[in-house]
Amino acid sequence: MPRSLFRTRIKFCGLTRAGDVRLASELGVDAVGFVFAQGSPRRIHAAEARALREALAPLVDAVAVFRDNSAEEVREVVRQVKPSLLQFHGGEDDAFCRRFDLPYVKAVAMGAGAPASGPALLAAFPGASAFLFDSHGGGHDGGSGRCFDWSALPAGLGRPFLLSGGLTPDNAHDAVATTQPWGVDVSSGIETAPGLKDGERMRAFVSEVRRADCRPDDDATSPEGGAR
Ligand SMILES: O=C(O)c1ccccc1NCC(=O)[C@H](O)[C@H](O)COP(=O)(O)O
Repeated sequence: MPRSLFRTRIKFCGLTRAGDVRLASELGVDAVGFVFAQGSPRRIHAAEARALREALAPLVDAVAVFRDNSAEEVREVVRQVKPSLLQFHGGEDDAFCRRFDLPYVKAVAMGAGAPASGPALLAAFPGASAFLFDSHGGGHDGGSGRCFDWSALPAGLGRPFLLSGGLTPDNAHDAVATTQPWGVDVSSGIETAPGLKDGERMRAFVSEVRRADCRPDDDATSPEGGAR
């Protein structure tokens, strides 16, 4: 597809307040993430996420984010929140991720150096709808606000990917222009404190991603729509 027609998808992650969910929808964000990982400062419970989901506009996805949660916990979230997508940030394998009959995104740890090759990731997670490259690993958690070396992104993935980890309004344009992802995922970079999003930073982030998308003279194509 010509880059001039391509729109980078945006996911805001770790939302905990209905007002932030409403503003994300108004800004045209494609998805919001609710974090259920134990120990996360952004962790909410299924009943809270269910209430937040009601603040979400139509055509905006709710993503449930897990890290080594039990199958019972995942099932309870699926039952109460009705997410359209699951995101797994821990040591879950493909069989576990597929158990819930919903599309899933597998987060790949870039914090401990270069990951497996693209084909090896796809072989390990053939059921993944997409991969999300984040800065966790090597002692760092998701939602850390840390960048990783974008040149270490694996090629030959054969699936769309989301770029994550330390994105902010200041680096969003470069991140999109450099890596041409299917989508971007941000948490700390649009916050005043963990879980509390900042309206101006949310606006600025979307605006910078759209600025990177808006390159009408660029007839370069996006291979497989953001797949590597
Ligand atoms: O956000 C968390 O606290 C979190 C904790 C444990 C596992 C995953 C978590 N977040 C997942 C996300 O998708 C974040 O948006 C992603 O890690 C990027 O975060 P940031 O670097 O702060 O933008």
